[in-house]
Parts: sequence; structure tokens; C-alpha cells
Amino acid sequence: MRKDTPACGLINVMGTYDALLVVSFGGPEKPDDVMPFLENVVRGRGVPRERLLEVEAHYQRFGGSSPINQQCRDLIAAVEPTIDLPVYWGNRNWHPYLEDTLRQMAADGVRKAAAFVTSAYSSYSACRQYLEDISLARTAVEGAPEVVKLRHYFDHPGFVAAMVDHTREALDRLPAEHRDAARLVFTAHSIPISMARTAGPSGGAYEAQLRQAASLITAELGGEREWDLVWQSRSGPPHIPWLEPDVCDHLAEIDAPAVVLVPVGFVSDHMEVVYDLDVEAAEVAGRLGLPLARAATAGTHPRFVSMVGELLAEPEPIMCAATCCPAPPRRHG
Ligand SMILES: CC1=C(CCC(=O)O)c2cc3nc(cc4[nH]c(cc5[nH]c(cc1n2)c(C)c5CCC(=O)O)c(CCC(=O)O)c4C)C(CCC(=O)O)=C3C
Ligand SMILES: [Fe+2]
Repeated sequence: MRKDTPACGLINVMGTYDALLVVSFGGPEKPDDVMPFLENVVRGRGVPRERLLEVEAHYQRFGGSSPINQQCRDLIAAVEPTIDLPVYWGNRNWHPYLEDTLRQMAADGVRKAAAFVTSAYSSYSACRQYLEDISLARTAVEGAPEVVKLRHYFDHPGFVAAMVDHTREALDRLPAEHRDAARLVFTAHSIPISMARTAGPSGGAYEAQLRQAASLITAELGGEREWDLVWQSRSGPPHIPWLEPDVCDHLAEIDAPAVVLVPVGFVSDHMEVVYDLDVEAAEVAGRLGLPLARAATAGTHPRFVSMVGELLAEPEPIMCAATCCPAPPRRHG
């Protein structure tokens, strides 16, 4: 229903939704919030204390504030004028929490919302966990609206176009003599190998979708360009195998005069991008004397913004099977 029609008004003939719910990861915005946020993220997941303290230092280096919430606000401000629905925002790990947002939506009379999740791919962490969070939040809220998660958009022309533009801009920042031979190094959040194996309806979907996105972006750039897909931001206990190689190890091995890092696995320049790539990987490249430019994520690129409206206009996606992207075994403590 349109913003200006009353909640009890006419049936919306065009669309099926009466609100858009942007669902994101969440992040702290002041120093005291960093540890409580991190504890929310890793609850029951067996991430060692040392790793948590290390990551805490990344956040404190940026004044205890993650850029991710502001990036959500910016995306919402860009999307709002392009669609006919009220827009809400709820996070998995920090304020505004999904549960509080759903409570507000219920109070506002929202009956059925489309969820746009700031993650384009399959896998437990990138998809199923958001579905679980939405579902848990709904059970806690009386009269909570129905929430339909929009489809994965890793191969949507809007996402691809944004990444192509940003990759081109990064290439242009390299010394001119290296541009043609520069290698594209696509990065995504590493996940446990067991999670990668069971991602999607028949397994392997996280990596397959990332490769698909990378090859679409490379093809649209034109020319004959070599590319790799590597991983970043490994977490978890050290004895559990995660996807490799790590971006920093890969940079040391690479046989190219220059590199463009393309964080295809993320949709905004949040902490995993501005620390793990712009600080850590940049430092490795500096030591190696390897010219490196990092492409911006989709962010508020106009084609990425218009994609959201296009997804809303598609037929309602069919909910994935309960066996898709199963949860890893939970640890307690
Ligand atoms: C697939 C994936 C995405 C992409 C999909 C998506 O975007 O959702 C993603 C995004 C993000 N990950 C983020 C932050 C963190 N992830 C952690 C830990 C973990 N990530 C995992 C996976 C992913 N993570 C996994 C399997 C773990 C291990 C614990 C567990 O099994 O859950 C930890 C704990 C400390 C540590 O890193 O060890 C932090 C702080 C932020 C926020 C950045 C900011 O604040 O700006 C964002 C967007
Ligand atoms: Fe993460």
C-alpha cells in the first residue's frame, strides 16, 4: 500500500508489501559498546577470547565506532525517495534491534514487509542466520508483521553495475603504466569450510555465487583480465578449517605488477573493509612494494539503490527449504 493510504484502506493491487525492512548486521557507535556488541556477535560460537580482543582493538582504533550503521542510514535515505513504501531498519547484533523495529512496525499497522538484507549471498552466516533472527524477533512481538526476505542479488545487474563502476575507479587510481596488467583480487568474508559445503540448496552456493559475481563484474569491465577470489576476516577457533587463502597471504604470492582489491562479498565499506583491507592488506602490499587500490563496495551507488525498488517489484520470492544453509553446531559459553 502507498505511504498515503490508511492502513485499513484499499488493497494494494500492484505490490504485496506495505513496508520495506532493511536488515543488517549492526555495529557499535561508541567505545563502551564495542565489547557488548562483540559478545552479541560471537555468543555460542566458540570464538577465542584473544581473537575477540584483537577485533576490539580494530574497532577502538576507529574511535569505537563502526561505519556500518551510518551506511545503513545513508542507504535508507537514498532508497526512500525511490519507492512507495515506508522504510524501517533493524539489526542482528546492535541497536536498532530487529525486535524493537518489528514492535514499531506492528504499532504502525504494518502487516507484511519485504526484507532487504545487506548481504547478497547464501550460507548460514550470510542468509539463514538473518532468517532466524527475523523469526525470533517476530515471536517476541505480538502482532508482528509477516516478513518476506527478498531474493539474493549477487548477480543482479544493479549490484554488478555498481561494482563495475567502483572497480574501474580503483583501476584509475593505480599508476597508469600498471593499469592494463593489474590483477583483480575479489574478497569475501571467510566462513568455516563445513558452512561453505552446506551453503544453498545443494551445497557450495556461497563460493559459487561469489565466483559468479566476480566473473560478471570482470566481463563487464571488458578486456582480458585475470582475477582471483580470496578470503578475509577469518574468525573462529584456530583448529576449525575456514576458506583459504587469506587475502594477505595471497598478496605475497601474486605475480602481477599491481592489484585492485574488490570486496565483492560486502555491500558497504564497514569495519571488515576499512580495517581488514585498508589497514591490514594495505600494509602487506606496502611491505611488498605492490601498488594496490581498493574498490568501493556498492554503498549508495545509484544502480544499487534502484535495484532495491526493482527487487520489490518482482514476484514474491519463494521461501527456501528448511534444509538450505543449515546452522553449524552451537557451542555454549
Ligand atoms: C559470511 C559473513 C559475512 C558477510 C555477510 C553479511 O554481511 O552478513 C559477515 C559480515 C560481517 N561481519 C561483521 C563483524 C564480525 N563478524 C564476526 C564473526 C564472524 N563472521 C562470520 C561470517 C560473516 N560475517 C562468521 C562465520 C563469524 C564467526 C562467528 C559466527 O559464527 O558468527 C565477528 C566476531 C569477531 C571476529 O571477527 O572474530 C565480527 C565483529 C560485520 C560488521 C562490520 C562492522 O562492524 O562494520 C559484518 C557486516
Ligand atoms: Fe563477520
